[in-house]
Amino acid sequence: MFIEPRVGNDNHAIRRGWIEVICGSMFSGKTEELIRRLNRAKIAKQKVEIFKPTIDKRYHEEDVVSHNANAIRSTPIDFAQDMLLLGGSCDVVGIDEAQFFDDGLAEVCVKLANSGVRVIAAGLDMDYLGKPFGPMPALMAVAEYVTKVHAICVQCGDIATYSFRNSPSEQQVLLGETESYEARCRHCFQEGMKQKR
Ligand SMILES: Nc1ncnc2c1ncn2[C@@H]1O[C@H](COP(=O)(O)OP(=O)(O)O)[C@@H](O)[C@H]1O
Ligand SMILES: Cc1cn([C@H]2C[C@H](O)[C@@H](COP(=O)(O)O)O2)c(=O)[nH]c1=O
Ligand SMILES: [Zn+2]
Repeated sequence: MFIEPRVGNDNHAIRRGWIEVICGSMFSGKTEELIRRLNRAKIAKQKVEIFKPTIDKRYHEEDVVSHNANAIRSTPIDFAQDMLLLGGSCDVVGIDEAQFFDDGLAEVCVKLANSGVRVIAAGLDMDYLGKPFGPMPALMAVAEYVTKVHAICVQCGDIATYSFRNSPSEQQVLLGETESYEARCRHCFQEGMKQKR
């Protein structure tokens, strides 16, 4: 999906960039899907670079790791701008935990795509309050392809689109996994929020 380069009259690949966003709640398979697409690009012998925000060191300093332990080597960076220098010569740039990047992320991805890079960014579309998270809405607006993946609600087994926080913290950024968060459907998320009040 998506990776076949277009071929011009002289049979050479035309280098055209675009932006793909993979979004959803926690545990919805964003990282798995990102790794799957990046591995396919690697099989196609494309030059791939993967970035994640330095803040996310839950499993590993450098690897991007999914909840079911799939992993791919990445470069932790502090600012979205750093991708221009490090990713400009790549065929494909992958970004995990995109929600933690600064507001410059969408502009950086547009610059990369305009220069011929395929950009694939995975991130939470909503925070623990169900509000849009960081640079994700702006990024989704400029993307050619947006894929929303779904987890399973741990309360009722329905499709989950929310990340419910089982902790009193009210900071937007709180790194964690199942000890602090549950994937929940709209109904069970609302019920949980009512009980918190
Ligand atoms: N509630 C859940 N719904 C779906 N998958 C879950 C759930 N809890 C744990 N998982 C596991 O998480 C994996 C997805 O992990 P990952 O790709 O890291 O998700 P994300 O990056 O969206 O948080 C699934 O394949 C499954 O093994
Ligand atoms: C909802 C929410 C999540 N976080 C943190 C928790 C995790 O460390 C990451 C999300 O990781 P995943 O790969 O999507 O499972 O984000 C947060 O800081 N604030 C939130 O509101
Ligand atoms: Zn539910």
